[in-house]
Amino acid sequence: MSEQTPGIYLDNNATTMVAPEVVEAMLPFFTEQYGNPSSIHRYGDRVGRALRTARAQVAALLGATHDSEIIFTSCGTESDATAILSALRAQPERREIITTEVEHPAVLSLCDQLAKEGYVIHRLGVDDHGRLDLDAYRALLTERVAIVSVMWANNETGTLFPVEEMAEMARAAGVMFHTDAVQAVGKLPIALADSAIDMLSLSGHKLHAPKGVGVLYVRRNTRFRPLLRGGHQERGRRAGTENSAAIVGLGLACELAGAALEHERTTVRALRDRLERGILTAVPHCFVTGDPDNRLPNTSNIAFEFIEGESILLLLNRHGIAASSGSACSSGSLEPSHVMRAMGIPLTAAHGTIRFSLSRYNSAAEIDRAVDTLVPVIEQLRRLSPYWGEDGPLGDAHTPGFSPAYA
Ligand SMILES: Cc1ncc(COP(=O)(O)O)c(C=O)c1O
Ligand code: FES
Repeated sequence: MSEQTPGIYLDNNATTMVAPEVVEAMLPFFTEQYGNPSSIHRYGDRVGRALRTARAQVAALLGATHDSEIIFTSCGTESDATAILSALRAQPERREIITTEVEHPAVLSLCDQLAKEGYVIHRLGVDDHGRLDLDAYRALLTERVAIVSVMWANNETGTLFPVEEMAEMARAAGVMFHTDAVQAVGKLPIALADSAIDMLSLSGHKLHAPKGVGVLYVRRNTRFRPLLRGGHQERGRRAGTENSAAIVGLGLACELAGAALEHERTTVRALRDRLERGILTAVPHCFVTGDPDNRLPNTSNIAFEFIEGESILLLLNRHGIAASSGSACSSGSLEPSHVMRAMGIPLTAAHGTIRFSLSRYNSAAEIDRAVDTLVPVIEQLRRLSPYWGEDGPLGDAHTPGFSPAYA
C-alpha cells in the first residue's frame, strides 16, 4: 500500500479502534484526575464518582438489575477465568464443567488445564453450520456439574448460540451458567435482568474502548469466590487498584454502543451483506461458514477453496485491507482453526478461510473497494494453486456429507 492509500480495517473481532469520544473522556484520568478511588480525600473521591458512573453505564448496556453486579477486570480472559474458577471453588463437591469445542482459548486452555487437575470437561460439538445439539446438552446437566460456560457469539464465524435458552435449562437443573459474551456485547441487545444467565464476560477493546479492561457480570446472590485477593476493591471481589482511565473509557464506550445498537442491526449488517454478496457473486468456489441465520451483524467468515488464507491476507494487506484468517499455520501447526475443524469444514476450504469483521466506522465505499481488490487476488492465487486447473478445481475436494451454507 502506498502511504497515500487509506487503510480499510475489517478486523474488528480482533480489536477495535478506540472511539474518539472515549479517548477524550479518558485523558483527564492520566493527568489531573490521578487520585486513588479508594482514598477519602477529594482526589480519590472524584475518581470514585467517575467509576460509579462507568459501572452504571455498563449495567445499562447489559440490562442488569443492580450496578453492583458489575465487576471490573483486566480483560475478557480474566473474566472468563474468574467465572469458571469461582464456580469450582464455591462448589467443591461438583467436579464437572460443560463447554463447547469452539470456545475462545481463554476458556478452552483453562479447561485443558482443569482436565489435567482431574475435573471432567464435557465439550459439546457442533454441526457443519456451527450449531449445538441441545438434547445432548440437556443430558449432561446433572448435579455433578459446577458450571456451564458457553460463548454467546463465536469470534471466528459470528455464529450465535442460544445462550438464554441454555441458561434456562441450566437453571432448571440447578447448574450455574456463564457466557463469554466478548463478541456479542455492543453488537446485540442484551437484557440480563430477564435472563437466567448467572455470569457474563465482556472485554473493552472489542467495543471501541481500550485494551486491558474487561467486566465480569455476576448476578446478585450467585455464589462467588474471587480470583485475585488482596485489597477491598470491587467489594472484595477483584483486588487491585482500579484502571480508572480505562474503566471510565469502557463506561462511555458502553453508552455509545447502546446508542448504536440499531445502527449495528441495520447499517452494519447491510454493509456486511453487501460485502458477502459482492464476494459470493464474483468468486466461484467460496462459501460462508457458520450459521447464516444466527450470526453477529458484523461478521462474515468466508472459505475460499483451494488457496491459503495467509496468502490472501498478505496480498490484501498490500492493498491496505486488514482482515484475519482462521488458520493456525502462523503458529507453526499447519492445522486449520479448531472452529473450522469442529464444523468439519474440508481441509482444502478450512485453510482458506478469511474473517471479515466490520464496525460502525466502515463505509459502503470501503466495502466496495474491498470486494474490487479481493476478486483479482483470489484469481491470482488460484492460478498458482496445485488444486486448481485451467477450468476450475481438480477433482472433488468436499468431504462426504459436508454441505456448505452457500456453495
Ligand atoms: C470470544 C472471546 N473471548 C475472550 C477473548 C479474550 O478477551 P481479551 O483479549 O480481553 O482477554 C476474546 C478476544 O479475542 C474473544 O473473542
Ligand atoms: S493456512 Fe497455512 S497451512 Fe493452512
